[in-house]
Amino acid sequence: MSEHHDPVPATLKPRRDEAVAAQGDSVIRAEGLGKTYREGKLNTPVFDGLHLDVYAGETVAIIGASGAGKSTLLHLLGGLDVPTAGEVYVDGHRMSKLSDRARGALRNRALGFVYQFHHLLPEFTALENVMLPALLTGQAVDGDKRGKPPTVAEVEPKARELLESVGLGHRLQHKPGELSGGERQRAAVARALVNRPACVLGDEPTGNLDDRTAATVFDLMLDLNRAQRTSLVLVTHDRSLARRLDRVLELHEGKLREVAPSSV
Ligand SMILES: Nc1ncnc2c1ncn2[C@@H]1O[C@H](COP(=O)(O)OP(=O)(O)OP(=O)(O)O)[C@@H](O)[C@H]1O
Repeated sequence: MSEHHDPVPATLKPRRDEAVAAQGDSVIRAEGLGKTYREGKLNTPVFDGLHLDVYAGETVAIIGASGAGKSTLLHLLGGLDVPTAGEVYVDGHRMSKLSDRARGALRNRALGFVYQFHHLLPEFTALENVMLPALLTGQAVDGDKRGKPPTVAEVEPKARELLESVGLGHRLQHKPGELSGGERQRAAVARALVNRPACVLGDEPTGNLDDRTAATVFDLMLDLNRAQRTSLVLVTHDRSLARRLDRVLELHEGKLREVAPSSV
């Protein structure tokens, strides 16, 4: 058998991160992802060798028993924590290759976060809270060029529109302490979407609400995600919510496996 020669000179081959960006459809990719918490002599291995692609516009649930590592995985996907093995690509960018500042800029531009607790800033109104991530854009992810941050006048219409679409058009000037729990969560959803992120990451975003309010907020998230064609990765204990998403991934004993939504 003749020896195989690769016809493409090495210098012309795409770099790994370019190759991922070229795939276009994958907004988040995890390759060989592993996390072991290390504190002194105590090692807590959570998972290793996980592979995951989140494609544009799809909704993905991550389920698993308490302590399985769901929040850990979400933090790694969102660049909020650093893996001990493997790599995460967000919007084609290799997270480990970015400076802290560039990683923060990418997170703000490409990802939205919604947690069980709203994390709205108490001293700002609902409108200001939703505008904030938009006002912080304009920082470069690559290279040293920095874009100009937008002005309040530029971002306000989008923030108002989003607050109206989550049913808070009449609460724009209320501070978080003057909103109900469901209203606060809806404001947090609006905030997560203001930069038209490629993907929203949700960690039990409705876990703190009564069933009815949870259903309203969850429906809103799905509607808005679909309208904006934003991907959604949702950690949830609630299997009735999980089965309404396009794909369900179960984290079990350090491995991630896909299960049929109808079976959860
Ligand atoms: N900072 C940390 N240091 C050491 N161990 C940690 C740390 N954070 C989490 N762990 C451990 O890692 C494992 C996974 O935690 P994680 O919070 O990701 O689980 P989870 O699946 O989200 O759980 P739950 O559903 O209960 O929120 C747990 O056993 C936890 O004790």
